[in-house]
Amino acid sequence: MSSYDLSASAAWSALRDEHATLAATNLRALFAADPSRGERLTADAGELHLDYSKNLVTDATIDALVALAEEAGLEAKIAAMFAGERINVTEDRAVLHTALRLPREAVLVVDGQDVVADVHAVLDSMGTFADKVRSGEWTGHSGKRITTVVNIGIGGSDLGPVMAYEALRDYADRGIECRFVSNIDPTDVFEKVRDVDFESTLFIVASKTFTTQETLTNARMARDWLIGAYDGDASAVAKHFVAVSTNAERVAEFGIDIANMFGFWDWVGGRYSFDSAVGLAIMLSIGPDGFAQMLDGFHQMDEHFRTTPFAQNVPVLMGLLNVWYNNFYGTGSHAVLPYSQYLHRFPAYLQQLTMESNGKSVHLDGTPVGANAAGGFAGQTGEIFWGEPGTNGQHAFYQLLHQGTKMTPADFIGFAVPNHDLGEMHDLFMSNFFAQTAALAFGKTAEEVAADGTPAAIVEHKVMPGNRPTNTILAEKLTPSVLGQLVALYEHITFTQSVLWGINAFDQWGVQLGKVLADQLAPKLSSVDAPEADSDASTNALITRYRTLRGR
Ligand SMILES: O=P(O)(O)OC[C@H]1O[C@](O)(CO)[C@@H](O)[C@@H]1O
Repeated sequence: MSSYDLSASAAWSALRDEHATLAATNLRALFAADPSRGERLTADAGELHLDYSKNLVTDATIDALVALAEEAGLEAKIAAMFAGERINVTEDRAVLHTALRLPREAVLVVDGQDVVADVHAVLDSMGTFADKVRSGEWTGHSGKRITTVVNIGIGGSDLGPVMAYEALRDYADRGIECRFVSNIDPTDVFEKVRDVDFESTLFIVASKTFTTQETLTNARMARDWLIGAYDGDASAVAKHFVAVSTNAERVAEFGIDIANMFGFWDWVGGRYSFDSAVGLAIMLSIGPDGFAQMLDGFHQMDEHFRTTPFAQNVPVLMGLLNVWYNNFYGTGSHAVLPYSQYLHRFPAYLQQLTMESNGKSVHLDGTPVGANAAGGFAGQTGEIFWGEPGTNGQHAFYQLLHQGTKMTPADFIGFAVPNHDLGEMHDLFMSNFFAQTAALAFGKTAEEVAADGTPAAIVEHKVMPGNRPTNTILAEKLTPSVLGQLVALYEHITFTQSVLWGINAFDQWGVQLGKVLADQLAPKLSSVDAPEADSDASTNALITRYRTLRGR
């Protein structure tokens, strides 16, 4: 049995017993039995208040989950990550996104190097650059002020920046519009640059490796477009292109002066990177002070995660609850429902963070997950994360959350003070936020439906089963700091789950094969002289059809 398999532990069997006990009760009964439940089953981290009382748990469940975390050695694993140990074993790397938000006076020496000094040196040069662009001192080649920033990147070099840019629009310099090109679908770059004034546009080419096909193809396209617009004057690139990367050699090869490159390090995973130089577009938008506030928010959550006992530790509790549903109820998917239009890209951002991290089926030592697990859902890892902002989701997929046959745990995220009030609108909005978790938890029985005067034939259709678990995260207001706290919260939830499952949350080998095959197939698509497709029968037939449709 793998040492990472916890299903033979005493804590696991306690949880199995809890699962059986809870099957005989429901949230209505649990709340009726304990009037203080709604105040007791809560925890606070920074400015985030977590109410986890509407989960299918008792105090004994939480105790057993905490015991499971202890069994997994979570405390030592957290310490190892923060200390810069090489916990990304398959890439032999430290995992130090938490160092990106350490305050200037901190010291963290890894391999003889103070990484905090390195981090702040880059932050300072980003700040100097951002101030110059924002003040108009840095202009385009022809002397015009920069009013459009186009970030070219994909995955971690796109999702974080675009999510945070959208989330913090209210803190932005509205004179600078940021756009984000990610997809290699040519329509993406076409639509994003078709109406910009080239003389006022700054391109950020963001790629950790600077080898990513999508990003380099889009960046070449943008560079050619810019040079063309300047009548072939390639010297214009210097004032219109900057790079964010760990790979100075490739940046120089591409033709961007490395004086205009903002670096980071191999110990920052792509999906954990938007608080590094990858967030340059965010800094250009909200300014260096706003960016510093965001980093401070991240750091507050880091400190909470690092130092708080598990039973009050918000990321640990939420990670354990996810394990609970995934491994004992077999839920498989998890909804994240921000009640903030500014957070409309937050679920998409979380998809990479959580699914690229925990979509794994071997343990750290290479043994298959679940090979010897205790049956049921014991051998399951990463859930499918998804979501949309409320209330839009209510009018789309909430029907399934309320009455479908699948149980989907959900996180509801809301704010007391709106960025814009507009009369009573925010209270109406938030009444939906509170109503949904209550409806999901407590439902409506057949007797209650009938008592409304519903015809007997319709009663069963209107019954709301309830007993559907949710977390509520409530904060005062969406600020740069609160956004940092929220993102760090989910980073640490993800890490907690990976430790419980004994998997590596920091590699992503599963994305490689598709990239290699695409490179092999590309020449077979592209010209009339292309070689015949020589893959499997399905792929060959599809490529033949594609070539016909393309007139090749
Ligand atoms: O920043 P890069 O090196 O261009 O990589 C982009 C993305 O590609 C991946 O490596 C895999 O899709 C992600 O992990 C990463 O965020």
